[in-house]
Amino acid sequence: MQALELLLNRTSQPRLQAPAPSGEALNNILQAGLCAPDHKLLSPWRFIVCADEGLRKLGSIFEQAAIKKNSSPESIERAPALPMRAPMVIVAICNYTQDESVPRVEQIASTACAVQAMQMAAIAQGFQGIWRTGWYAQNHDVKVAMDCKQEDEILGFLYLGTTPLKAMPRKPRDTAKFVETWT
Ligand SMILES: Cc1cc2nc3c(=O)[nH]c(=O)nc-3n(C[C@H](O)[C@H](O)[C@H](O)COP(=O)(O)O)c2cc1C
Repeated sequence: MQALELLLNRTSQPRLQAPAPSGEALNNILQAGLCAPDHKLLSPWRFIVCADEGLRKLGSIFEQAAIKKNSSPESIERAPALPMRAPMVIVAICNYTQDESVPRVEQIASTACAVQAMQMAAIAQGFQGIWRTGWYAQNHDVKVAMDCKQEDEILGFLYLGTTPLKAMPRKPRDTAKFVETWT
């Protein structure tokens, strides 16, 4: 797939099934994430690749957080099944480092760039994915279960897998609505 075609047509896919990326394909995805723009090369990120038992562990973390939060019985029942919506979930964490010239927001931005890079590397290799968060990403108990420091952020859960559905080409958006040009 050509780079520009991918950039102009990237879409998310919530309906995902096996196979998940593995081997070289998975390594390419992770390497693409690690190539994200990164001020002072702090590498301000940490990724947890969940598959098989890892998805059950993630679901259990969600369930425990939902119980502790006094969520509705329906939400508690749903929680362990959430990661099962794909054969792989990559948790992307901003692993904040105190630095005088790289504020936290920039480290968060770098990690966000890594998530999109990983999604696009997946699509480029015939997989699909969707970046999800929900309240779990902000939840203290979920963050503790993932060994986050207080200043760290869970940027998202990148669900990855395969779909038989064909992605619709994107309609170009009206650039004039969002862009002004200074000459
Ligand atoms: C930080 C972030 C968090 C998101 N969280 C969710 C989410 O929890 N659930 C969801 O359905 N979509 C979520 N999305 C949106 C999807 O990833 C996706 O971008 C959106 O459905 C639009 O589809 P598209 O990527 O095909 O344009 C999130 C996107 C971002 C950037």
